[in-house]
Amino acid sequence: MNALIPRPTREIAPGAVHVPDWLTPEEQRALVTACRAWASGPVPIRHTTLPRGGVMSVRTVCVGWHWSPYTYTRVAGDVNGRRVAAFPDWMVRLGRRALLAAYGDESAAAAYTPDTALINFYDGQARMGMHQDKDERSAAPVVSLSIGDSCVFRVGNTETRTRPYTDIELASGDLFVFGGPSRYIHHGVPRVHEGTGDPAATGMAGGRLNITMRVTGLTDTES
Ligand SMILES: O=C(O)CCC(=O)C(=O)O
Ligand SMILES: [Fe+2]
Repeated sequence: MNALIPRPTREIAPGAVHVPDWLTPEEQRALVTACRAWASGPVPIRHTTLPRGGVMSVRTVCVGWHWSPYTYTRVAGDVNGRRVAAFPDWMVRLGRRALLAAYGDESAAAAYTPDTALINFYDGQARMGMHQDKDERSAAPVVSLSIGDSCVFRVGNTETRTRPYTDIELASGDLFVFGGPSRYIHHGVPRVHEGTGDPAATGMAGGRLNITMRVTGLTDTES
């Protein structure tokens, strides 16, 4: 984002760090290209159906492991029965660089080995309600990258889905990492600011892309 006033790196809560403008425009375009390919297959991007029949407003595609409410599997049984794309090594390296940028801890960064990414696409009306990321069996940090339209990202607390929370803006290129005491914070996206992205910079005509890398803690014998 071409902010006149640079936005500083900020620890929103212990272990929850916002690094504005972390991805270069080239990195953003490369991620958009990769996500576009994954969105078309082997498991196409879709709106996830929730256990009580609701349908999420974001569209999601996964790599490494396929997330559906409460579980990760290699095969997308709720979409087309195909195995999801492999988690690429370059994304592991990106995750490690992200952790280093957020925490400055070289050994923690080197040990970080994400094995799944959830890729969410938000149009101007899409939202994500307050939730915890707790379907993983590992307490390793979650690395979140945002591209395209900016949004309001609500950083809550570990106890309740309600206040106290802090609303921050996540803009194109921003990194947000939550781990340690903030690994199980409630969080959500109450609003996307439609039309705030820069299509020439990102290659995205509109909408918001969010990529969260995680460590599932699973092995294939359990899937
Ligand atoms: O879109 C975001 O910034 C957050 C996405 C998220 O919380 C999730 O996929 O679990
Ligand atoms: Fe989440």
